[in-house]
Order: sequence, then structure tokens, then C-alpha cells
Amino acid sequence: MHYFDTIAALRSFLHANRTTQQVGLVPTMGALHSGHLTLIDAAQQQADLVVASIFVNPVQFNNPDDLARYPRTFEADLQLLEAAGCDVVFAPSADEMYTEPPLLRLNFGELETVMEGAFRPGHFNGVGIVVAKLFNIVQPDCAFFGQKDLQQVAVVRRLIRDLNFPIELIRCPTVREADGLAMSSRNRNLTPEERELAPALYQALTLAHDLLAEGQSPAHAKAAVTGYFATRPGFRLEYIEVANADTLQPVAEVLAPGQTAVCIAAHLGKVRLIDNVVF
Ligand SMILES: Nc1ncnc2c1ncn2[C@@H]1O[C@H](COP(=O)(O)OP(=O)(O)OP(=O)(O)O)[C@@H](O)[C@H]1O
Ligand SMILES: CC(C)(CO)[C@@H](O)C(=O)[O-]
Ligand code: BAL
Repeated sequence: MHYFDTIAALRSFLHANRTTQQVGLVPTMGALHSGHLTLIDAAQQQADLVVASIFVNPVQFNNPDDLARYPRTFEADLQLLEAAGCDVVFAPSADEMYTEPPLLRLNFGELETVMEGAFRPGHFNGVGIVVAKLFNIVQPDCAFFGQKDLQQVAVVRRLIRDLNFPIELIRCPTVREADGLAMSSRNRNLTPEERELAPALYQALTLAHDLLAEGQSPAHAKAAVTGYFATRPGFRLEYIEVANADTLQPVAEVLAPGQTAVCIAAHLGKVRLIDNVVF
């Protein structure tokens, strides 16, 4: 596995090695888990050369405490990527990625007036900037993102269209723990007691899903989830939304199969968790 921490060294390696190869990019913020490894696996199915990036992007953190607490397990990450057969790791410092704070501002319009965009002001500006930088640096043919961050997928899809990146975006399914909790780097910051409670997030999504599948309205399903958390200690529900899975706009009725997403965000102690199901 090749490891680079400068843009120049990575570019020079890719320049010498890409020739006829399909390059796949898996952007991450490290603290890797099995969910990330399924992205690497999907990239290996489709590309000849897989580049994983590890970069905790300060520009996308709206909450400084969240950035300070973000888990960093760099040595273990390298071992996991090596064992997974990843070809290239790019792990730049913040100074390497941002020699100065970017003046550029990205606004994704209605894609960011809801859910993550509404509750994390500036988050998608930061995601858009760093993903565009990674796309420019790596120039991949395909890029792999997890469904767990569904709104991020929509934002990146739009970034690709608006800036004409010749990149295929692949959305990979959410990988869950045996009890339903979506794998997430931030799960490491849960106390053992919070970890016991955490599957309630997925149970709430399942409750909403089942109500919608029975023909209940999104308003009814959202009210049921709000009620579910009202009696649950430890949690502070931030939003529960039923939305179009591509545009992320709230819907008043269930859409065609595969088009409806139920999305949730909640604080559990000091940790903010998100999850969704698409059906
Ligand atoms: N459980 C999962 N299943 C599939 N993909 C995932 C999962 N968790 C994260 N990913 C994807 O991995 C990529 C990198 O995500 P990131 O490094 O932020 O990890 P994360 O687990 O989402 O961390 P956090 O939720 O704490 O931000 C993103 O495309 C993300 O959607
Ligand atoms: C795509 C990403 C690596 C950009 O920093 C991040 O938002 C993430 O890990 O989902
Ligand atoms: N996984 C999304 C990146 C973030 O929470 O900042």
C-alpha cells in the first residue's frame, strides 16, 4: 500500500500509474470501521486502483467540540486499509489541504435548507469544498459514499453535476451493528450505557417505516417517533423527517418504491448520531 501526505507526491504517483487504470476514490475522516471497508470493497469491484483519503476536514465542522472529540485512530486505520488491500492512502495535514482558509463558499440551495444543512450551518460548504479538492487532486473515475450520510450523497451528486466532474458517484448501503445501530466513527465516543441505548435510533426509523408501509401519513409517522423519544431517557431528538431520497425535500405522502427516505438525527449524551432508511 502506498501512503502519501502531500498533494504533490500523490499527484506524481497517480500521474505515473493511472495510464489505462480506473481510479476509485473513497473519502473518509478515519476512525475506520466495517462500514468504511465495504466502501473500499465496492471500489475494488469497480476500479483497478483504489485511493482512500483520511482527513478530518475542519471546514465542515460547525461545532468546535465535535471537531475536538472526533476520534482519530490513524495507525489502526492504516492497518485496516492495508489488510483490505487498498492501493493508496492519502492522509494530508490540515495545513497541506488548506494553506490558507478558503475564500470560496459553496451553497447547495434547497439541498441544505433541511436536516443536516439546517442543523449544521456551513457543514455542506465544508463538505463540498473538501470533496471538490479531493476530486481535483485524485481525478477518480468513480467515488464511493455511504448511504448513512444520505444528504451528503445528494450534495455530492449536485457538486458533480454543477462542476462537470467526469466521476461516477456510487452510493453504498449502510452497514449496521447486530443490534441495528448504524456503524459510525462517532459511536466510539458513546459511553457503555449510551451504547446500550443507541439502537433506539434505528428502532425509531423502523417504527416510522412500518407505519408508512401500513399506509399512515408521514405526519403521523413523524409524530409517533417524536412520542417515542419523549419517554426515552438520554436522547434529545433533533429531527425526524420523511423526504424524497434524492432531493431530500420533505414529502406529505410516500413516493414510488426506493424514493422515500426516513431520516433522523438525535443527541445521545455528547454524541450526535444520524441514520436513515430508504424504502
Ligand atoms: N455504517 C456505514 N455504512 C456505510 N457507509 C458508511 C457508514 N458509516 C460511514 N459511512 C461512509 O463512510 C464515508 C466516510 O465517513 P466518515 O469517515 O465520516 O465516517 P462516519 O462513520 O460517517 O463518521 P461519523 O458518522 O462519525 O461522521 C462516508 O461516505 C460515509 O457515509
Ligand atoms: C466525505 C467526507 C470524507 C468529506 O470530508 C466526510 O464528510 C465523510 O467522511 O463523510
Ligand atoms: N460523516 C459525515 C461527516 C460529518 O459528520 O462531518
